Amino acid sequence: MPNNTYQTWTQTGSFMASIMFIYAMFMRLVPSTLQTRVRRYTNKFTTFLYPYIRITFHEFTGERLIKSEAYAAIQTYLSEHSSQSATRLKGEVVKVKDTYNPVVLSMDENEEIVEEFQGVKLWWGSYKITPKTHSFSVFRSSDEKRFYKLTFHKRHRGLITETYLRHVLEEAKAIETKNRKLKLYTNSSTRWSHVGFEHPATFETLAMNPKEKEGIMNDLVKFKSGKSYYAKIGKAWKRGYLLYGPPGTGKSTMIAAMANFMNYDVYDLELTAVKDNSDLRRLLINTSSKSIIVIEDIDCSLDLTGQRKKKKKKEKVEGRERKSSDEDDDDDDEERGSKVTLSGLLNVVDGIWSACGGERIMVFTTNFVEKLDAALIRRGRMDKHIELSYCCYEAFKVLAKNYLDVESHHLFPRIGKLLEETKITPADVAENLMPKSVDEEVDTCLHSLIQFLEIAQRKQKQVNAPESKDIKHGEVVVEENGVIN
Ligand SMILES: Nc1ncnc2c1ncn2[C@@H]1O[C@H](COP(=O)(O)OP(=O)(O)OP(=O)(O)O)[C@@H](O)[C@H]1O
Ligand SMILES: [Mg+2]
Repeated sequence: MPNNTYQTWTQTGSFMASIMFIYAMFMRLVPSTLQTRVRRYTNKFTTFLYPYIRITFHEFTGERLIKSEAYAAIQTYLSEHSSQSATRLKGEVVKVKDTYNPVVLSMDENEEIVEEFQGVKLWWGSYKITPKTHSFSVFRSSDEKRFYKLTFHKRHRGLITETYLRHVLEEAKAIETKNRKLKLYTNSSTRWSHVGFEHPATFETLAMNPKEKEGIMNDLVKFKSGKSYYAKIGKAWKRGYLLYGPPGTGKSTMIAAMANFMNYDVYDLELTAVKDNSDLRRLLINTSSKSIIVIEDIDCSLDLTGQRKKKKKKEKVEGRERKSSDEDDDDDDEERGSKVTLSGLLNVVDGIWSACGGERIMVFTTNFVEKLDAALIRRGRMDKHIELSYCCYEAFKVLAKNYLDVESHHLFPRIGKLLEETKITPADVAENLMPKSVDEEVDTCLHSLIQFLEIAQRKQKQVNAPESKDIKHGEVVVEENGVIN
């Protein structure tokens, strides 16, 4: 602030303080019966002298100190609009995709800017009240109260409180969408914590049948733009996807591709860390819209059918009668330390609670779809069932393009034929296609894949052959570094 302006403000401040002091003394002399009337006239007089309205927006609201959405929106809005006019700004350097972008976060405390909206002048100020404390701390005091103050002439009350503030909120939303950085959340029993989501998978790099891929992408686009449609049919704006298939077929990769495609945050829900159904509900309420809630390996997270436990018990106590289901539940709780039940999960996925927030996708993954309870995967809960299976020729072509940058090669037909006859996951194909040294050629990688496919084919033929009675059903064939032994 220039020197003469500073002096003017100081003088005005002390003048106002003197007036206030005289006013307080005067009010003491006025009989109490007349005080209300005097106050009314004083208010009218001060409004005449100072015809401005001030609105404050505090950082925290409510008894439980919830961060005010209005404050956050104004902060975002002012971060864009104050950078031109304010002289003191708080800045932060943010890393986006390996490049550092200097991002001005907001106006510094006690800074003011002037804005013009539809020819009307208004003032924004950013302030902080620090309670007086005798102890010294280098950390930010939790009692600090920050707020923005908006000042404008009372003549424009309607325009500012309705049109302008709506404009601020809408613009803040647009800025947030533009600068959005995805987050990956993980849970304890009651809380979410997050890190930045930086998985590079996209639908372009996802290896699968192109027609199926296009179908999934269309489904997602339809969901994203379906707000009014879901409202019209009276359905909560959410969609469930069940991804199933053997390990290494791209279920987790597809979730990452979905998040990048939709620009949604990911909530990776670890059910075993959740104490009970009410904590599960609390976690769900605290997820934001535009998000994907993921439960990986759902069959391992909960005893969803009772069959797994039954099996274990059978192993433990051969021949003993099965206990009643209530007793079973109690035992399960003790063993896993979580009281989340199937019905609790069903309610969260498609019950009254599932409608909170809207615009959410829920994804379950499993290697054993047949083990899941029918109620859990019925349409409405898991609307779209997607099987991710062994690598087909089309999927191989995507991987070859990703890993080796080749779209055609004389070895492709041979690989295509082998893939038709052999069950091998995209993860194994990817591993074999990845060059193992800087100067490894395309030919070498493709030959290595062919060799791997031939060995896998021989092994699979052996397993399926009737004379190979020595290999019992379900026996694990040990693989090391992508090569079957
Ligand atoms: N369809 C695919 N497209 C591209 N890459 C894939 C695909 N499937 C697997 N991969 C590669 O293999 C690795 C393992 O895949 P991913 O973790 O997605 O498998 P998954 O199906 O989730 O396995 P699990 O059932 O064990 O969790 C990934 O890092 C990815 O690079
Ligand atoms: Mg996975």
